[in-house]
Amino acid sequence: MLGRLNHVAIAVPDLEAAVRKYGKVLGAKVSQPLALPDHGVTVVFVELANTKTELLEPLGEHSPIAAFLERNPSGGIHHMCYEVDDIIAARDRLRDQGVRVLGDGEPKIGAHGKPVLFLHPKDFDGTLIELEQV
Ligand SMILES: CC[C@H](C(=O)O)C(=O)SCCNC(=O)CCNC(=O)[C@H](O)C(C)(C)COP(=O)(O)OP(=O)(O)OC[C@H]1O[C@@H](n2cnc3c(N)ncnc32)[C@H](O)[C@@H]1OP(=O)(O)O
Ligand SMILES: [Co+2]
Repeated sequence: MLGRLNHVAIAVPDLEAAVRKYGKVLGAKVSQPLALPDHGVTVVFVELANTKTELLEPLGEHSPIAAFLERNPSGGIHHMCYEVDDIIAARDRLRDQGVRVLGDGEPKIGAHGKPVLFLHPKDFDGTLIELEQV
């Protein structure tokens, strides 16, 4: 089911400051900020040779990462995104095994313009998992 690791996401309290750290301090290539109001976040991607780091900050009143940042005010690793080639087949197979698919279970379009779903962190050793169909 799982393909490549698409990205590791870090929730940050200040995206501009985080971009400076990755761009200036670490010398990495960082994309322009992308506001995703449907997802309640603004993101950038740090382009790496073998994967990406997604830096995300809350956007709007009802961001799904607001509570995470209240619990972790300095930020922290938020989710892992794995690639799948058929997100509906993956979802149905996971549901059959009792995995909780978040939201209404219908894929939404993510930052890369591809369908994504999220799996409850409590079902995977305290790690929020995102699946992205490529
Ligand atoms: C899709 C666009 C973009 C992309 O890559 O394309 C993105 O990745 S957008 C990313 C932002 N969107 C999401 O994260 C959507 C899915 N997330 C959610 O629905 C929520 O964040 C949720 C339900 C996972 C947690 O929400 P919240 O913290 O408000 O809920 P709870 O307080 O009830 O938490 C329940 C329980 O889970 C623990 N928790 C929460 N978040 C995480 C996390 N990121 N990693 C690990 N554990 C997490 C939380 O501490 C609670 O644990 P407990 O022991 O019960 O206190
Ligand atoms: Co993500």
